Amino acid sequence: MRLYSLLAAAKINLYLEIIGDRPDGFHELVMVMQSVDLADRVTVRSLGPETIRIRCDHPEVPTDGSNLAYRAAALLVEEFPNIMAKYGGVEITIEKHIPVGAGLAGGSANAAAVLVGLDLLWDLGLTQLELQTLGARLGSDVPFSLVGGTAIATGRGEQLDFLYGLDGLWVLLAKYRQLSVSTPWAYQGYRQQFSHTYVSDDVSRQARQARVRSGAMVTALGRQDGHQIGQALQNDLENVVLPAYPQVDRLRQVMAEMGGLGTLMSGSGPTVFTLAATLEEAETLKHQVSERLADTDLELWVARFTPTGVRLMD
Ligand SMILES: C[C@](O)(CO)[C@H](O)COP(=O)(O)OP(=O)(O)OC[C@H]1O[C@@H](n2ccc(N)nc2=O)[C@H](O)[C@@H]1O
Ligand SMILES: Nc1ncnc2c1ncn2[C@@H]1O[C@H](COP(=O)(O)OP(=O)(O)OP(=O)(O)O)[C@@H](O)[C@H]1O
Repeated sequence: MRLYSLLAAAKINLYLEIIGDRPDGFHELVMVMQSVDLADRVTVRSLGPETIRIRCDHPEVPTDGSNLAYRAAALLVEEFPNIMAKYGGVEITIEKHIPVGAGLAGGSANAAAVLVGLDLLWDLGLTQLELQTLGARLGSDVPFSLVGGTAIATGRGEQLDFLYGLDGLWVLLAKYRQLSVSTPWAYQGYRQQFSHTYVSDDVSRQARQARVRSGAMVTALGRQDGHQIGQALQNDLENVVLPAYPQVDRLRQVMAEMGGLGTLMSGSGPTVFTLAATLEEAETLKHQVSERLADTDLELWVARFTPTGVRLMD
């Protein structure tokens, strides 16, 4: 029986600027994305019956056709209609370590791993560009999740320019256990409240201006300067999520007060992260934050910037 096991890394957004509405209902973005080594383990294994089966150890993750990993496999079957007649079906096992609905692209990472795993299992020989194009059909974060590392993402998040990253940086991630935030809700909220702030209706002009504003982050990454990276952190979705979720706002305040290089909410939240120069600093911050918020149901992780998205395990 053939099988492939892959590690699928979470991401954080070091910079997320919303620059306009798009005709397709999505938003035009300029982001800086960073992979961290908090990763799910995804295994694809051939199966006798011509079917897609999902197994996952996390009770909140669906195992039906709504799972993004299932949708990734279904997309390949749609593109290669005779593939299951030749190879049989597939069982996809997801060992969850990335928190669910957290703004860390866990589902996208799983979908990316399935694309890479099935490319190998089914001998498809897809190019990186083909994988990226298929990934973009599954979700805006999937193309980045495939490659990982550090990248500027534009368009709806699927157009990527990879940067020389800063692999040594550490990050403390914190999330309330029972809390998740809907990504469509966050973007719709932004559109309702802040579309009047878009600098112009000309999206390409907006994109140029936003690129200039995100320049401080890109320069900081180029200089490998953790302090400057911390100062350049920005996420427009905080303007919608923090007022609606006071406990996340409070968590962000507490984490920022504790020190570190800088604090931000990731993606559409509710995970908040603080950057740290060393493992010791990250562990100290973890200890301080959990003491300060001891009366809450907080989960904390220390992770490290990593240069890979999906990685095949030995
Ligand atoms: C918040 C981020 O995680 C930051 O990296 C991403 O922008 C969201 O990426 P994602 O979860 O892969 O998003 P998708 O599955 O493509 O879209 C989910 C929903 O988010 C909203 N959405 C997403 C991306 C984008 N550029 N504009 C949007 O308005 C849309 O309502 C969409 O229906
Ligand atoms: N493979 C999967 N892993 C986790 N959640 C999944 C998966 N497939 C579908 N889902 C559903 O998608 C929802 C969002 O999950 P996910 O963990 O990907 O959110 P997220 O980290 O906020 O994503 P993003 O940062 O891309 O917006 C979950 O509540 C879950 O019901």
